[in-house]
Amino acid sequence: MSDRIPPVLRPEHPSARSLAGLVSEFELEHRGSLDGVEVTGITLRSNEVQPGDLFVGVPGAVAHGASFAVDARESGAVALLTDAGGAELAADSGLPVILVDSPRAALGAVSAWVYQTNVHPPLTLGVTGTNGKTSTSYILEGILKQLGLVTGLSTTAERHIGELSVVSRLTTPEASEIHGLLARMRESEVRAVVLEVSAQALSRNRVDGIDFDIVAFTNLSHDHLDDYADMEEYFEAKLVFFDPDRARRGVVSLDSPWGERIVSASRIPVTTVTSVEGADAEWRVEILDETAAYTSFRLTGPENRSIETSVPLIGRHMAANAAVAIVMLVEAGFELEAIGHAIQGGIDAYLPGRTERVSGDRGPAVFVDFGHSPDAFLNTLTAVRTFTTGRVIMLFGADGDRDATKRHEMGRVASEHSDILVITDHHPRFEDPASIRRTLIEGAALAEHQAELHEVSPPEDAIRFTVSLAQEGDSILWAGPGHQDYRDIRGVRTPYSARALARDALRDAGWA
Ligand SMILES: CC(=O)N[C@H]1[C@@H](OP(=O)(O)OP(=O)(O)OC[C@H]2O[C@@H](n3ccc(=O)[nH]c3=O)[C@H](O)[C@@H]2O)O[C@H](CO)[C@@H](O)[C@@H]1O[C@H](C)C(=O)N[C@@H](C)C(=O)N[C@H](CCC(=O)O)C(=O)O
Ligand SMILES: Nc1ncnc2c1ncn2[C@@H]1O[C@H](COP(=O)(O)OP(=O)(O)OP(=O)(O)O)[C@@H](O)[C@H]1O
Repeated sequence: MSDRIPPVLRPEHPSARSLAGLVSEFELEHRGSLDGVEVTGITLRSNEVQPGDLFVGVPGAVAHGASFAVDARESGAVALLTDAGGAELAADSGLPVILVDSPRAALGAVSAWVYQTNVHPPLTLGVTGTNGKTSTSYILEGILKQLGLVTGLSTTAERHIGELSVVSRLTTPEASEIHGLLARMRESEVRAVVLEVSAQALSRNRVDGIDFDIVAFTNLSHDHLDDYADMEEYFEAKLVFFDPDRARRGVVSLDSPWGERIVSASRIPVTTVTSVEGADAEWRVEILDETAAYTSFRLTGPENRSIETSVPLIGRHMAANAAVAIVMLVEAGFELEAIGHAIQGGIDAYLPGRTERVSGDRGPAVFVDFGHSPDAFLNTLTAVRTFTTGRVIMLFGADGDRDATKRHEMGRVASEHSDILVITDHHPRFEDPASIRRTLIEGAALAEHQAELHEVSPPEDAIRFTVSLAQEGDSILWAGPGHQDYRDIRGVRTPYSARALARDALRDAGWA
């Protein structure tokens, strides 16, 4: 059993900043003396406080952060920033207190001030959308490297600073963490930063205090309706990215109908891109070849200028993601021809757990994927079908304690587009895994095309069973776990790697 928490990256040589300066800069109220108090960092988690930190007490769904002020002080926090309720809770902490109406809303600007991240920032690119954020971000990083830049990256899977890589916790870190990360990137002379931005991050002030040069919207489809009342509210959460307070210019994919809505409502200038045949956009993607190893495409923009390249990933949706990345760089000021030259031999990007092929030359092709929405299933299954000469076999389970309203549709799409469907478990969290499987099976029954259906639990057994069904020419798509190295079972992170399990199953079946 494990409760491994990935590390948080911060500057190694932070500058000390006078708290009195913060109070006068933002005209804040305070209690207790700030004379000589200097801060070198900022955090909203008491268990991550480092000596010299400003601890920010945020009221949360479970607790008020300020109630941990004593712990924070014992770990070396020098002051507390919180709201009036938090100040009451922390009255005995002995820390000087800076008062704000909303600590979460203040966190971005204050973190930018502490780490001075708005002084000579690097080129800053942000990607949002339901699916494709991580993929587009990795592809952007890959192209920027091929253009010769030192890059930084923050995604659901990993955070990168040049060649340094750590596993991520949240998709988009809290503002204090993200500004610390940006400051650490500056120490490594990073020239271009790519940030994956979730709807939750936009709703919860996590990217406040960051001036994005270019932001992109990939698509919107059913997901996260546990966090948002309906699709309209989910859309509104993404739309706020397209505002002059956040970004200079935008790139919008018209591949989902919500793209047009972003274009109409955007408050910054945007350009458009589509991979849908016959659709109208300023930039158009034409698929040249789809194989089990790569997808090649032509991207044509204004004045019919075009480039041809490929992504080492399967499916037209990955070419669409790559096109969004290229257009973002054009909008950022790179010449299309220079980009085309840098990637003429193909885009060099390795995406952990995004339709990642884990099989070798013999036996079935096996892909491990992070897809966990009906639209992601549709796109990846369609891609797999394109080059599969035998049967398409799908294995998946659904997240517990997350949007349950998408489960029927996940089951339906999976059955509709596969020949054999194996339903298993994913992260049950505090839900009963058998009941999650039942809902998925109900969904599968709604499909017009019924795949041969199996139910196998736990996933360790399910992948072995699935491989035992497969033959040369077949493809297996295992959707859900992607890059992740644990399963959340009743709040405990149990070590688990779908990629390793799939490789083991293939080896034991004699396909290694
Ligand atoms: C719903 C949501 O976003 N919740 C976030 C929120 O939790 P919360 O309001 O429940 O916090 P809380 O537990 O009440 O604690 C309040 C405050 O006290 C602090 N605290 C708490 C305990 C303690 O001992 N010491 C301490 O300082 C906490 O750090 C926090 O600042 O603040 C916490 C502290 O930063 C986050 O870890 C937590 O994210 C949770 C883990 C989460 O799962 N978020 C998901 C929904 C999320 O944000 N997902 C998106 C998108 C993913 C996707 O695209 O699929 C993402 O960007 O990751
Ligand atoms: N443009 C796209 N359209 C539809 N589906 C996509 C697209 N790009 C990727 N996918 C599918 O969605 C899955 C998740 O992709 P990716 O991790 O890039 O998305 P994400 O937006 O970062 O997801 P998350 O919000 O869960 O981190 C992929 O593994 C693939 O199945």
